[in-house]
Amino acid sequence: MEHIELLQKSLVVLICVSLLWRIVRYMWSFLNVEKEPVTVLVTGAAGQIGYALVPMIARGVMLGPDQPVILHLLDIEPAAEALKGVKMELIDAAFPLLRGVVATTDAVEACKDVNIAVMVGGFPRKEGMERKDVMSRNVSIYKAQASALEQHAASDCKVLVVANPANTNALILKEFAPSIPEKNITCLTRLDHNRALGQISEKLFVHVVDVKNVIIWGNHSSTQYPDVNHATVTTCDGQKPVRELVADDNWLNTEFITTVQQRGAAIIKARKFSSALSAASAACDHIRDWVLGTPKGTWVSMGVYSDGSYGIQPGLIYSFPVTCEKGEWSIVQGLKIDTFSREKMDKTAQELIEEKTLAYSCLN
Ligand SMILES: NC(=O)c1ccc[n+]([C@@H]2O[C@H](COP(=O)([O-])OP(=O)(O)OC[C@H]3O[C@@H](n4cnc5c(N)ncnc54)[C@H](O)[C@@H]3O)[C@@H](O)[C@H]2O)c1
Ligand SMILES: O=C(O)C[C@H](O)C(=O)O
Repeated sequence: MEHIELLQKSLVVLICVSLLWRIVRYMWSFLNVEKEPVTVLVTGAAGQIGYALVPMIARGVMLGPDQPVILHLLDIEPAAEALKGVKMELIDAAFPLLRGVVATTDAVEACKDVNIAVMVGGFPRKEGMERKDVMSRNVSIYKAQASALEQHAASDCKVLVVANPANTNALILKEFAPSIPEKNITCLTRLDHNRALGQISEKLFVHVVDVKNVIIWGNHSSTQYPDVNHATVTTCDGQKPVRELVADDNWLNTEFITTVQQRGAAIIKARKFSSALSAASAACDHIRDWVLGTPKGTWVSMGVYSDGSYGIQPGLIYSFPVTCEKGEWSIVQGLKIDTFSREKMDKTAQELIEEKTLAYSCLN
């Protein structure tokens, strides 16, 4: 008799638990509504980086595997047919997160309501062209696109400039789009940051994910300063300084720096085209960390407007170590800077000051 009662009670409990589980699952299905799509603009989308970048965005590499996206692709008239082809391929790839594609040569249509703008479009240096000619073409493009973004993008749009000269294009965009908060305009130096991580990982035969907190200071050019003074490697004995593990200051202060500074040129020499897959991947890393946050204890390098930190002229777009939280970046403060680093940080800042003067002279 007692056994039957116990069995009955257990059965009731089981039924109750199962019912409760169904109710929770039912309610969860209501709570678990799909996120609103984020609209991402890619300019120069018919180019090399564009071709590598747009599938990454559509696959969730940039904004996460549960974030639907709408892609706005902009290029210029001579590339209109190629751009159409990119759109066709995006449709053919049937990306589950992709909720729409606008391919256009009209900057106003392209910028409409965009939440994130990745500015890859620009005029590449051609044989026989002077630096001033390239600068002149590109700053005019960035001045015009600043207005289109300012007037038509979402008010909290985050902008990443990839096209060279990346820092100065971003500076022009910032200065000619005064209503976009300056915190929302950045340029890509994450590729240089990743290159520095890659070089250390190769040198030490460690996984690249175990290397962190290198810094790229300054310009995305050959004057940039890749700094490992605060970088560490995760080992089975805890975090170890890169300098201690490499145990070769001469290599770190010479070959390592020039390899990272010249890596873009080395890739152009090898491929006959500039880096594309690594640049696209770095652009995804930049936006992902900016939007979703940097891991605890880790910083990354971003070209951001200088607030005077580390004695860098305020207003320049300069690459600093930053951490990101809740969609905002902050410059890592209080790092000790030795004389060797100071000199290199000032040299690349000086180049940016000269580029700014040149850019303004092109606009006059
Ligand atoms: N910051 C970095 O780390 C980094 C790395 C690699 C390359 N880059 C730079 O990125 C840029 C793009 O490189 P790429 O290899 O894709 O070049 P690409 O020449 O293959 O593509 C550039 C595209 O921009 C388009 N374009 C030109 N003017 C435009 C305008 N006004 N509006 C919209 N689109 C326009 C072109 O038609 C072309 O399709 C270059 O300036 C390159 O130097 C930067
Ligand atoms: O396009 C270039 O000049 C090189 C590019 O910026 C790179 O770093 O790979």
